[in-house]
Amino acid sequence: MPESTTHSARPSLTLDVPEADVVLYPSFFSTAQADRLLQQLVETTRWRQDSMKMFGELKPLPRLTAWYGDAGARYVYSGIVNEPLPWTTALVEVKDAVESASGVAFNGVLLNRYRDGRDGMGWHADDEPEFGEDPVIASVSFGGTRNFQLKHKRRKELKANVELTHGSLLVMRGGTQANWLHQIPKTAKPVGERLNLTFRRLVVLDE
Ligand SMILES: O=C(O)CCC(=O)C(=O)O
Ligand SMILES: [Fe+2]
Repeated sequence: MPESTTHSARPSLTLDVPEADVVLYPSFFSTAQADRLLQQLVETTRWRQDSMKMFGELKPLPRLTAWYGDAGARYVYSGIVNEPLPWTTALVEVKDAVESASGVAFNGVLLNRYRDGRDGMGWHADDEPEFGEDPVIASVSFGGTRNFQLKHKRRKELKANVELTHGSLLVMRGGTQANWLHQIPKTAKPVGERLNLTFRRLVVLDE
């Protein structure tokens, strides 16, 4: 059976998160599309093992990463300078789909590869100045299901938790980065390898 290429008709679910705007499309990609893209992205991405200074010690990040984008879309976080690699065919396919669903033109994507439950990402907001005010971030997941947790920066009682499944799309907008933190906790449960792609729009200052 041919793969479906229509994404816009897929059902969506708006999370109950005050002062934020988070929408989940649980099956944005069909299983067949997601299976193929997972394999293509694992094989064609130039994965890096970055390190971060923690308490004066250089520690490897608990995941592999890669940064792709338009020329000049340089992205610096935690002291790591990311020069963009040129878009691959698989990335262009995913980018085109999330752009038509979100109505936003992205110029970069951060890829994270969580090899197993020992990999994760701690609490943070994607609120670096190069993303501008109230950035739109489109997050695509392939592979093992992981929990995506949110907590409000000031109102400690406000929390949310959503499972990011194979082929899902999560779009964060408005005050999500200004008012909330998010994380992918490590887990002792057996979980398959997972890829996450966060499409972003950077303000390019030179070039
Ligand atoms: O892996 C995820 O779902 C989240 C990734 C993330 O928060 C990020 O790349 O900033
Ligand atoms: Fe993030």
